[in-house]
Parts: sequence; structure tokens; C-alpha cells
Amino acid sequence: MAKFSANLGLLWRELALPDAIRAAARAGFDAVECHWPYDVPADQVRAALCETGLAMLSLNTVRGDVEQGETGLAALPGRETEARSAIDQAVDYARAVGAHSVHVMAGNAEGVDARQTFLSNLAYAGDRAAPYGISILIEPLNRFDWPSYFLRTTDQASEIIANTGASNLRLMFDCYHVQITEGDLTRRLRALMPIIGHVQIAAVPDRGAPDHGEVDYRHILAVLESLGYERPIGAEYRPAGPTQPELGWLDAFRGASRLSADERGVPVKR
Ligand SMILES: O=C(O)C(=O)[C@@H](O)CO
Ligand SMILES: [Mg+2]
Repeated sequence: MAKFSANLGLLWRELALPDAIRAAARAGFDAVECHWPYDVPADQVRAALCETGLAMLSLNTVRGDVEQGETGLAALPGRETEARSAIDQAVDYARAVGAHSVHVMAGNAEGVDARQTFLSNLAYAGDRAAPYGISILIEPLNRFDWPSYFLRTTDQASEIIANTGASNLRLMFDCYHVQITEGDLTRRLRALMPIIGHVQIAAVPDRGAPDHGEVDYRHILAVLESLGYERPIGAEYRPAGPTQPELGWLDAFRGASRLSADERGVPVKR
């Protein structure tokens, strides 16, 4: 049966992070994840996680000067000191709350120097995180929401993962972004499963709850099940209003995924 993680960067945003963790637990989520928790004392987050029994799956490195439109530092030539300080901050916070992964944000950049800078900073991140069993994630983001972001496609991410050499570097496969940029979700999930560290879902194109739009997530859940994917799937979507009333999909998808992939006629790759 599918498990789900509440992305508290978008869900229950009206609540302080510890209370959002408690709300996610009450709603029946199996885990949580967040974006930039650094204003919240780690001990308060850890206390809420311990109290609820939920795991924190991931958090992001800071974006830099958000007022100036910065979206990350790791692919910015000349900003290596800041990028590595952001990696240190994220790994230290992840250790303090017991988070499984750190999403290293690349930033607005392009070209060979940006790629080389990204590879170097990801190698640093992998080395910093590995002793604590923490994975490093990179996430291709679509051009409409992140117009100048360095990392755009899963092919680009695969090449970077292959050439960074960090054994704990994985792909954050956000179905929302991949559908917008590339499509072909089923075949890409099958081909990329060996390097996928986390999967996220949201309706396309409005980024609402995953129960409408152009992606049939019952099919995607069946594909993930057929691939033996058992980790919680990140619900990273913008609720139209309060989070709780829109959560009908959670039980519906769990119910649907109780049927095996075989029973739903999804070809199971043996
Ligand atoms: O937009 C997404 O999808 C993200 O995951 C970003 O918020 C960066 O984490
Ligand atoms: Mg995402």
C-alpha cells in the first residue's frame, strides 16, 4: 500500500512547522518533508517528529538572496564559499532533526562553468552528508515556475549524478516538474528508478491536489508499486484553501493502491 509524505513547504503553511508536523500526523501521512526550516529551532522540530513518530524525509539548502530572485547557490561560479556554507547548514540541521536527505539547490545559471561548479559542490555535499547516512538530492525544475534554474531535465540530472562520483547522490523525481518539462513519466520512472531518491506528486498544470489534471496518479502509483518503490511519496502541491478539506485523495489513493499493480493491469517489469 502506498505511503505518503506531506510537504510542509506547501501544506499547512499557516501553521508553525512543529504544529504542521502534528497536523500531518493527525491527517494520516506517513512522513513529512519541508523546504527551508532554518527559522525554527531544530529541537522543536525534532520534538514534534518524535511525538508523532513521523520521519522528516528532506529539506533544502537556502536559495541565497531571495529578494534578488536567487534560487540556490550550488551551480553559481564564484559563490562556492556561500554554497558550501549552505550545504553545511542543511546537513547540520538534517542531523539535528534526523532528516534523511538534503536537496541541494543549484540556482539560476547555465553553461559549462555552472555545471563544473555544481559537480564540485555536490561532491562536497556528498562527502559532508555520507558519514551520517544522509542522501543528497538534486531536482530538475520546470521553466515556468523556475525560469532560469540550472537543472531542467532528468537527462541532465542523470549525467550529473553519474559524473559527481558521490555514492549518496540521488534524483528527486518531482512528477509535476518532469511532466511539464519532459512528459513520458512511466518510462522515465522505470529507466531512472536506480538513481531515484524521492518522488513527489502534484496536479499538472495547476499544482493542486494530485486528484485532477493531466496526470493519472493512480497509474503512477501502480507503476511505482510494480517497480518495488516503497518509500513515502511526497505530496508537494498548493492546496486551493485549507489543507485538510482537500485530503480526500489520500485515502482514495491508499485504497486504490491496495489493489496490486497486477490486479490493475499495469505491466509489471519482472
Ligand atoms: O518546486 C519544487 O518542486 C521544489 O521542490 C522546490 O520548492 C525546491 O525544493
Ligand atoms: Mg519538488
